[in-house]
Parts: sequence; structure tokens; C-alpha cells
Amino acid sequence: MTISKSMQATEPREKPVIVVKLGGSMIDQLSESFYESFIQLSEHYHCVIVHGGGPAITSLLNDLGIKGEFYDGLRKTTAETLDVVMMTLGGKVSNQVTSSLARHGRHSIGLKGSDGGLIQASLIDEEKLGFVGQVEQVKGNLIKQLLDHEYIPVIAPLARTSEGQLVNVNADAGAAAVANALNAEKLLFVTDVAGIIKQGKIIDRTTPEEIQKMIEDGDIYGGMIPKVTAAISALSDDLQEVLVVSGERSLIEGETIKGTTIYQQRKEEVTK
Ligand SMILES: Nc1ncnc2c1ncn2[C@@H]1O[C@H](COP(=O)(O)OP(=O)(O)O)[C@@H](O)[C@H]1O
Ligand SMILES: CC(=O)N[C@@H](CCC(=O)OP(=O)(O)O)C(=O)O
Repeated sequence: MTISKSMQATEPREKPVIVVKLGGSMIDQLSESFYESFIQLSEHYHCVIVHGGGPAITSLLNDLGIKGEFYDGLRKTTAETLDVVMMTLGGKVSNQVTSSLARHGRHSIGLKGSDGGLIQASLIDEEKLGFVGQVEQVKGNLIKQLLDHEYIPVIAPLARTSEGQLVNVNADAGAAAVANALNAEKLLFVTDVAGIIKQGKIIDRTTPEEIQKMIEDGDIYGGMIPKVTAAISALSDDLQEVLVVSGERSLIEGETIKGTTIYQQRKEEVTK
């Protein structure tokens, strides 16, 4: 996928938006060439980061002797767990990302999705999952104001309910909702694999229909399921392609972002 038609854009306001989700699986090991390519990308796009941090949360919960449970990839979040989630995502991991960007000469602002009414959510199933939310609304204006001042927003996937309750949100779903609210042109899922793998090979391009089949056949499993589900939910007229990419190396090769592109096949292409 080419970087952008608007590669030549110089006015900050004219830059399209790209949302980059940093997966917890990779956040400790993002390479120097990854950050360099991200900075390169930020010259052509308004970049917004939404980060995960699942492994860091699990590690601190283990250290504290708190048992974790997952249902369909979502962490059951009791009041005790929520404290750890908030400390880890809103503290350690957020700081890790903003510090790395600062080392590369870029100012960023770490925000929790629960700050300033940025991400509003509703409880999914309090009895089963505790304080876990699904996103209802994202206040894009706050993020746009930061982008207008050339700050990179670094958003932790926390939200609030209409009653003001803090909730834990899956980071892939959070990134998809942020991308939609900002009418982003691209959404990148940065993870520990170079794309979606089928029969040992990275797929170059795929559609929601093919993905559905790969899930049914067991070719896509575990942590890749919430990612592709979020990717499919994010596809729209504005956001026509979502990519799954590796954080181990540069995001860019030539003028192309490397990874698996998920796109919605147009009707005329289907009938061919
Ligand atoms: N078809 C697939 N292609 C690539 N990775 C897959 C596939 N199916 C499952 N996975 C798994 O998904 C993982 C990435 O998801 P996850 O660990 O949740 O990442 P993150 O923390 O970056 O969100 C990969 O490391 C791999 O083990
Ligand atoms: C509700 C829920 O499960 N929230 C996630 C939030 C972090 C996340 O999604 O991080 P990754 O992207 O690294 O998986 C959690 O508690 O692990």
C-alpha cells in the first residue's frame, strides 16, 4: 500500500490522519527503525497512537498475586484489577511510548481515553466481565486540537461510562473507534508478526469475507481475532484499508507500508 496521495502536503491541517495501534506484545521491543519510520510517517500524516499493554498488565497482576481471567479475549476487570490496568496503561506503558517519541525528537501527550470525556463506553456484561466497556463514542475534537498543535496524542484504552465509571477497553477496538471518529485515512495494527499468516506465508491483501473464512478454518486464532474484528469494523468510505504490520522493523519500504492490507472489496469487483 502506498503511503499517501498527499505525500506532498505541507500544511499541517491538510495532513490526513493515521491511527497507529501499538500492541502490547511488541511495545517493549519496538525497533529503532520502527520509530524512525514512524517519525517519517508523521511528516506526511497526523499520527495518533492508541496503545495496548496486555502483557504488562498480566505481569503486574502476577507480581501482586491477582488471578486473571479472560473471556473471548477480554480481561475480566474487577475493581482491584482495574487499579492495576489504570496504573499500567495510564502510567508505565504510556510513559514508555511518550519517552521513546521524545528520544526521537517528537512531543507527544499521553492521555487516558477516560480523560476529558475522550472515550465514552458502556459496560458489556458487568456480571461476567466486570468493568469492561465497549466504545459508544469518541470525542474527536480534543484529539484534533492536539494534532493542530503538532502533538502526537498517545491514548491508553480506558474509557468512562455515562455514570462516570472508569472502564477497561480492548485496545484494538479502541483504536478502531478512534480511527472512525477522526475519519482517519489509515489504521495500522503494529504487532509481533509481519502480517496475517496463512499456511506459513504472510498474506499481502485480504477482505473481510476471506478473514471470516480464515477464522472458521482456524488459520486466524487468539490475539489476531480481536485485531481483525476491529479492523473490519473500522472499514468505511474514509478508511478503506487497515494494515497489520510488524514493530520489529521499519514500517516503510520505498513508498509502501509493509504488512497485510485488509480492504473492503467493491461490489463491481465481487461480480467480476
Ligand atoms: N493467522 C495469523 N497470522 C498471524 N498471527 C496470528 C494469526 N493467528 C493468530 N495469530 C497470533 O496473533 C498474535 C498477535 O496478537 P496479540 O499477541 O494479541 O498481539 P498484540 O499484543 O500486538 O495486540 C501473533 O503473535 C500470533 O501468535
Ligand atoms: C478489556 C481488555 O481486555 N482490555 C485490555 C487492554 C489492553 C490491551 O488490549 O492490550 P493489547 O493490545 O496488548 O492486547 C487488557 O486488559 O489487556
